[in-house]
Amino acid sequence: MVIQQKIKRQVLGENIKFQYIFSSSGATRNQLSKGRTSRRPAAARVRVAVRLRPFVEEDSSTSESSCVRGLDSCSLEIANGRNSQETLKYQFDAFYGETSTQQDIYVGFVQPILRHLMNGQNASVLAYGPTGAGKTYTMLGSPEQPGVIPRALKDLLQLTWEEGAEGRPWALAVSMSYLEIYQEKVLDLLAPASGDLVIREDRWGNILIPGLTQKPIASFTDFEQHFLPASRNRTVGATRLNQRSSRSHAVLLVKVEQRERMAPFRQREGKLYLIDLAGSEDNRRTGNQGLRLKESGAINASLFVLGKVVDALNQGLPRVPYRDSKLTRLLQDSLGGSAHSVLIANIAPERRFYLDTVTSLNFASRSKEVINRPFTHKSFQPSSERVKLAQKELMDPPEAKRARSQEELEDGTSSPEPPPSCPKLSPLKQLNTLEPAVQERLLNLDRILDSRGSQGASILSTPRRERTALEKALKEKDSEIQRLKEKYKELEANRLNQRPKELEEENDSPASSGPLPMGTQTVPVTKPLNRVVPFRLIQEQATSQSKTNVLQKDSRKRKPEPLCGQQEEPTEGLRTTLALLQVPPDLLAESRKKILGLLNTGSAKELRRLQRIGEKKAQLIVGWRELHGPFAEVEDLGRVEGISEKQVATFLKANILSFAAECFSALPRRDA
Ligand SMILES: Nc1ncnc2c1ncn2[C@@H]1O[C@H](COP(=O)(O)OP(=O)(O)OP(=O)(O)O)[C@@H](O)[C@H]1O
Repeated sequence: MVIQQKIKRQVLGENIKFQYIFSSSGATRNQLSKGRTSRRPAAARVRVAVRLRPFVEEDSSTSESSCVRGLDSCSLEIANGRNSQETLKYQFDAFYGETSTQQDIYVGFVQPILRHLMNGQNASVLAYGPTGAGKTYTMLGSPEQPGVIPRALKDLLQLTWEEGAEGRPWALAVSMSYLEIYQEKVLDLLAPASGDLVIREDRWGNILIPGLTQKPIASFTDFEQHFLPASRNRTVGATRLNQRSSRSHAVLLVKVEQRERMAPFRQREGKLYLIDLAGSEDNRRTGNQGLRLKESGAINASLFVLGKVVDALNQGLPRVPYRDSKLTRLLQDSLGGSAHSVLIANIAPERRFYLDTVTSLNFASRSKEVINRPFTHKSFQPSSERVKLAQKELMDPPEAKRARSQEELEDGTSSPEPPPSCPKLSPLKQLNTLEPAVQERLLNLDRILDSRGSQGASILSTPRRERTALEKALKEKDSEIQRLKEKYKELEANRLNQRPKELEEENDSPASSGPLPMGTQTVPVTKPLNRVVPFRLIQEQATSQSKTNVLQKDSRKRKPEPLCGQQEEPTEGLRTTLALLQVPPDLLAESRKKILGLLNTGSAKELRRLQRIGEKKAQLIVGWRELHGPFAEVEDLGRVEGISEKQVATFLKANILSFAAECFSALPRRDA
């Protein structure tokens, strides 16, 4: 039966689309068509090559003949075990025979996918096959015959030097992590003592491993320094079929991070997975017992789930059993996910491998029908300067605007405001000046559009309707802040009028009065803000919960009657916002700096000193930090999986005041 799968692919901006039609035998035909443009990211089929290793055992080549034969550069045939008169034929994207070299495989099949990393897309290379068929040889090789891993690293580093050279638009950084999945445990090969790690998925479907060691690598020597000792940590053991059989799946993760040097300061991240799978094992032939048998059970079970995942993807089933094994959970990005993937199926020529070889060829054949949808993983660089501006805007919008235009002038990024009648030219330019939270929302929209198939289009191509909705939301937010300020002024003015005289006198003398609860503070709104008053508020909130309770009780006694038309007491959230509004910007900035410092250096225990951070969040933060490096700004906390934007906002409200209070109490007092 012919299975038809149509993949439309836009080739480098030219409006040509290829339609591949697959049959169960793996044959493909290419047709040119004028189909409609898909809205989903362009499809990229998993590409599959088969590599036949030569006879390796002494005199086996003379005593045995190969059961596999190459037909051409893409196809091969193998004897049909059920009918000696027939052979089974397979076709793949490439076939590499016994005489093929490491260079042939690398240049022909792996090197071309590396360039996707430079575009912020993911790529993966998987070596699959029965035990002893040459997976480790293909991936790692030997000093004389280096395999895919060292070659890819050399090229990737070279590419990043070229792309990230001075004067080029992007700065690039490469880092590596290395892990193995051994008996369903994820072990960090760069930090073997760290124990079983958890695999998580962020809201964009990216697979993350919090706590996994990540080493920056600037040169191939750096890479070797980390990789070679870590490789020795990989679990290997002797079996009857392979003296150094890999007892685990090994995954080398190389991350390429890019930061745009000029506005709009985008950042992109591409991940390369280089995976040497453990081989499937027929335990009647491996002679495995005890531990080896247990290892083999785990290997076979995870490879069985891998087969189920591939089948589910091919059949378009609603549930793909990624979660049924650690291996498939980790490969979620690579199979049916967002990576450009290539699979190298290694097979052996010896007849005793016949059944394993047929099984591997069938798996490889099914894998080449899996469709991935790679997209660019991008965001905008968090800028502490932008946060400062957002704070200023909160205090005084006109001042912020002035400061912003000054900054833009200095940056050379200033663009004249379009006249009202003129259509807005560049939403990106505007994005640059927005608050981080709003930027994040725009980026979320951008990602959603990407995942729906805007094919890597930036926010520039965000549909007008959705852009307008976002801009409207932003305006509403601004007017909400303005409204809160007005409401506060109104409340304070009313209270001032209502306040009994003796209370005012009492309040005029700070020495005689204790700090007042927020709702009852008097701030002369027409004068410049008195620096002392808000800090009494802050100190009160930060240092003495019990005192606050007493004072709140006290305030209930003093609570003035609401005036006609006056609103109820401001809520806790409003009070915090109002208190924040009164904190001088330099102290706010100082307070944020301190929080950031703690987020970047604090242990899980220390992080728990922060308000709203419990044990689980503290661990998530530490894990994220290890994976991605330090936070550039406190808002980055929202990038941690499991911490929502709303939680970040509450976290900031709760902590900024108390840290500002600390900063304030550290200031030298004038009256001291
Ligand atoms: N193309 C090749 N040319 C020469 N020797 C090879 C080739 N492929 C594999 N070998 C040799 O075959 C043996 C088994 O290979 P390798 O260890 O890579 O198998 P494997 O598939 O990784 O096995 P396992 O799953 O048990 O780890 C090794 O001695 C290796 O050097």
